[in-house]
Amino acid sequence: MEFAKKLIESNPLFNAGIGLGVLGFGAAIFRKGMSQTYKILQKKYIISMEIPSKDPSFPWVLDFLSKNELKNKMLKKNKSNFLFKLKPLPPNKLSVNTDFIKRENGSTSHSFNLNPGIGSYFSQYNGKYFFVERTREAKMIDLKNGSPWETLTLTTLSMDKDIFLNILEDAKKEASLNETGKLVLYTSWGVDWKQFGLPKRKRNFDSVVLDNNIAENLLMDVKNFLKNGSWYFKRGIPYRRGYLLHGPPGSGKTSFIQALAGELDYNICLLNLSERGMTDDKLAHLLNQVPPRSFVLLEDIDAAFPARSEATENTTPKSMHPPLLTLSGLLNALDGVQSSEERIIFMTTNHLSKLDAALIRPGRVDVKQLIDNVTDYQIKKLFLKFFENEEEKSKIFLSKIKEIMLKCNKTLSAAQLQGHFVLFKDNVDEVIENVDKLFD
Ligand SMILES: Nc1ncnc2c1ncn2[C@@H]1O[C@H](COP(=O)(O)OP(=O)(O)OP(=O)(O)O)[C@@H](O)[C@H]1O
Repeated sequence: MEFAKKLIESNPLFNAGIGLGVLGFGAAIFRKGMSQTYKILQKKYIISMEIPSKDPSFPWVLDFLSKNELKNKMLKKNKSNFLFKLKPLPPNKLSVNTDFIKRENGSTSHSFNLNPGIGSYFSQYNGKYFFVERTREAKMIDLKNGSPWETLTLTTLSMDKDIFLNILEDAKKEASLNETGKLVLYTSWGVDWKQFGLPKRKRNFDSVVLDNNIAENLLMDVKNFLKNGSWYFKRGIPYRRGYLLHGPPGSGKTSFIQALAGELDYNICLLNLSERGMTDDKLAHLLNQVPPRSFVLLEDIDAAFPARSEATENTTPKSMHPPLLTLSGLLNALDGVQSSEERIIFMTTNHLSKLDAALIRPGRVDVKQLIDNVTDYQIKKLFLKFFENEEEKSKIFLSKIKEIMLKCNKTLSAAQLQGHFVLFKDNVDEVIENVDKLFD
């Protein structure tokens, strides 16, 4: 024993080996300790939130991350508390999102918004540090909108998941600010709704001139419907209302629906029933998924069922045709919505008589309103919208138009009038002198 001890002490190689062994052992223990600590921390104190790209909050949070970097810089200058600070590591991975902004004069300008690209970043929100990771699946695309499948993961040291809810709320608030005063149009994309272009400036409700009180009555009807949710629920009546605006082309049906949506702070889901690939199932799905505060607009409803009769529909074996939208499918979709949210559907047509009686029966269409060619009232009002304070000239214009209309037994659409006013917008006298051109 004594001999072995002496041998070890006198042999430097042995000594170094033992030293290294102890060090290695220590390192292994340390590593294990660290990984255990990390596991405990992860289990107890690290929380993360995944936001898949198909979730509506994905673009909001992404935008919030980039926009608040700027806001932070400004706030920091004022020595205030910062909200969200983005420190990209490395700062060379960005993605672009281009916005087009319509100016007052009608021209369009663009702005490039730089978002955090694929990669990892550190961020701060209300003084808390976050690890942000944006990843993209190389081989997967979202079939609904054709974009690559992505995930945004936010990780932080905390036991309070409310912090994520706060971020989501703030991001949504910021996104809503961008939409304030604007109308969002959605179109169908597969079985989902997708925003169509950027939010548009709302059309002023008064800019669409309908005959006496039609616009006001329709507005009141929708407001009344929206106020009476509990009345419908108490009586077990489906909380929905259908409107059919019918009349000649260019009388303002679509413009009015857009102005009405703007007035009520609603958006519009535009559905083209004649679209290729529209089937009964797809339509039913879409009508069950309407984004909140949105009107559904079915334009030119008569065109969706050209020469398609119930007879052929029911006798043709299904296997011989690709699945299509059928009239009974449309009726079922209109009836079958089980939703606690209100649902407002607008339909438009130039040919009321072509519509199937079942489609426009009460419950499916509750209000039918003719939007016709212009009356005297509209002619005068539209004239004064284009040429303010020209009361006298509006009377002359009206009497001239009426004379020609009587002589040739014709009527005019508001769109025709608008075209005439735009053509001679710089000279009100030319508008009157050239009135007969309106009927060419
Ligand atoms: N009553 C109106 N008041 C103001 N502008 C109108 C009116 N009617 C039509 N217009 C103008 O005419 C154009 C076409 O109108 P709109 O598309 O709303 O007509 P529509 O009745 O929906 O036509 P269609 O039946 O062909 O779809 C728009 O630019 C709109 O500004």
